[in-house]
Formats: sequence, C-alpha cells, structure tokens
Amino acid sequence: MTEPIISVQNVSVRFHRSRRHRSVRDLIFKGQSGVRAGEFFGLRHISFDVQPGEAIGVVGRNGQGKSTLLKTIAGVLIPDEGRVVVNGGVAPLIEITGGFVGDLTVRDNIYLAAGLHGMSKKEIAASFDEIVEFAEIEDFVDTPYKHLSSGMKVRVAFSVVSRLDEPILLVDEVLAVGDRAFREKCFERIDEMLSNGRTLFMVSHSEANLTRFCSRGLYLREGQLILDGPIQDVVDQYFSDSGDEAALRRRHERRMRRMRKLGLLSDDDEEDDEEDGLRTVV
Ligand SMILES: Nc1ncnc2c1ncn2[C@@H]1O[C@H](COP(=O)(O)OP(=O)(O)OP(=O)(O)O)[C@@H](O)[C@H]1O
Repeated sequence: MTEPIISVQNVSVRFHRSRRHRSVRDLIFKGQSGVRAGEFFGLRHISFDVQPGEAIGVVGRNGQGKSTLLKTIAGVLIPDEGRVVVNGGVAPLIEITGGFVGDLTVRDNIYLAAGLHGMSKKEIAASFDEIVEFAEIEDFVDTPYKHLSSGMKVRVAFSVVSRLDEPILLVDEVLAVGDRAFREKCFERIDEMLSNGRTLFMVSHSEANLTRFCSRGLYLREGQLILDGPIQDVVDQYFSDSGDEAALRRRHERRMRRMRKLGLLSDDDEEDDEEDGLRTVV
C-alpha cells in the first residue's frame, strides 16, 4: 500500500457552547482530555487513513461534525488532540464566503482566491476567461462580490477552486444553492478531477451523489466515527438510523417509480431531486 495522502490519528476538536474563542486558561490546560463545563466535542477520537485517489463521502445528520472534519483536513481548524497529516495541497470547496472579500470586484476576488492557493498571476491570467465562462458571470466581472446572488457566489467559488491544481478536493454541500444545470456542470468537473487521480472528500445528504462519486463512506454521529466502509453500506446504515429520512427516501423512490411508469421520467432523470446539490466552501 502507498503512503496515505491523509492520515487522521485520534483527532478531537472541542467547542464551547457560548464562546467563540478559547480562553488563555483553556489554552494552558489544553493538554487535558475530556470537556469542561459548557464544552462539547465537535469531533471525538477520530482515526482513519486515506489513500491517493480515494473518493470519500461523509454522512451524518445536522451538527454531527462533518464540516468540522473537512475543516481540520483543510487546516482551517487545528485539532485539540491528535494529528492530521495531509501530504499534498487541498482545494477546499467549503464555506463559500471564506476566501472572498465582499467589497472587491469579482475580478479581484478571482485573483485573490486563486493567488492565495498558490497560482501565479500569469497562471490566473491564462485561466481567467475560462473561470469566468464556467461560472457564467461574464457580465459581472467588475461588480463587487457582495452584490452577487448566493448562487452566483457559489459559481465563482467553484469555478476558481476546481481550477486549482491540488491533489485533494474537499466539497461541502454549498452547491445546493446552485441551479440544476450548473450543478450538473460541477458534477462533470468533479468527475474529470477524479479521473485525473484526485482524492475527494464530499459531504452530502444525497444518496445519489454519494454513490455516484464515492467508493468509501465515513458516518459521523455526535462527533464520533461510527462507521468507515464501502459507501453503499455506510449510506444504508445512515438512512436506516435516521427514521424520518428513510421514510422520505422511500416516498421519493415511490414517486420516481410512479413517474417512470407514467413515462414522465427516464432512468437518467432519476437522481434529479432537491437534495442533489453539494455545499461548497472556499
Ligand atoms: N466554531 C464553532 N464554535 C462552536 N461550535 C461549533 C463551531 N463549529 C461547529 N460547531 C458545532 O459543532 C457541531 C458540529 O458542527 P458541524 O458544522 O461540523 O456539523 P455538520 O455535521 O457539518 O452539520 P450540518 O449538516 O448541519 O452542516 C455543531 O454542534 C456545531 O454547532
């Protein structure tokens, strides 16, 4: 087996319910494990390795630590305990507003975001038209970023980040705000990146997207990794644990079967449901 591209060893992240930042006292006593009053584990004793080229889907109900895990891999969050080793650059499609400055124009933001991720001015200039064209924001390049719609912001972010020549791609569910046609373009871009040997980490609540892109799944509950296995096993376990979501899925499948019977849907349209957006963050 080759060296893992990502190694997460016994990682814990603690959050405080009412405080954004830890106090000096907390930092001094940081070595202690366990939580103090008001604290809780965002991630708790998580361990796994990822081989280059693997595509991993992260599942779990709201607030169970999925984004926190992606942020520790992106290096945005430093774990309180344990170690995250990432052997390669990361293209983080997470927290869309993160790398962008509202008062700067779209043009300046493209240069800024791509530059922050190590692209030279020359490289950005060479890719600029393609980035704008992919995002379909030709008429808005000189508009302040803050005046874009949320869908347009996601387009710009995805277009820039997916252009980065990094071996690891992190995708949170931000693409949910994009429209169907743009989502499909993004999915095709992700397919291309995977076929070029990229390693993918994707957070999604959509079985269709998880099984389309990922071969392995990680299931988080209350910050703990409760299952690491083939994506279909992980998805099945997740849906069968979440009673409401399983019911929703069955209802959706019944509706699809009915529509297919009536000739209103081809097999290819099957996955087109509200859930199939991803959440992207830069
Ligand atoms: N910076 C922070 N400070 C305090 N608590 C936080 C912080 N970031 C996340 N949390 C909390 O940690 C828990 C896990 O959050 P996280 O965003 O990782 O969940 P998630 O699984 O991605 O959820 P969702 O599906 O709703 O996006 C939640 O209870 C959240 O409120």
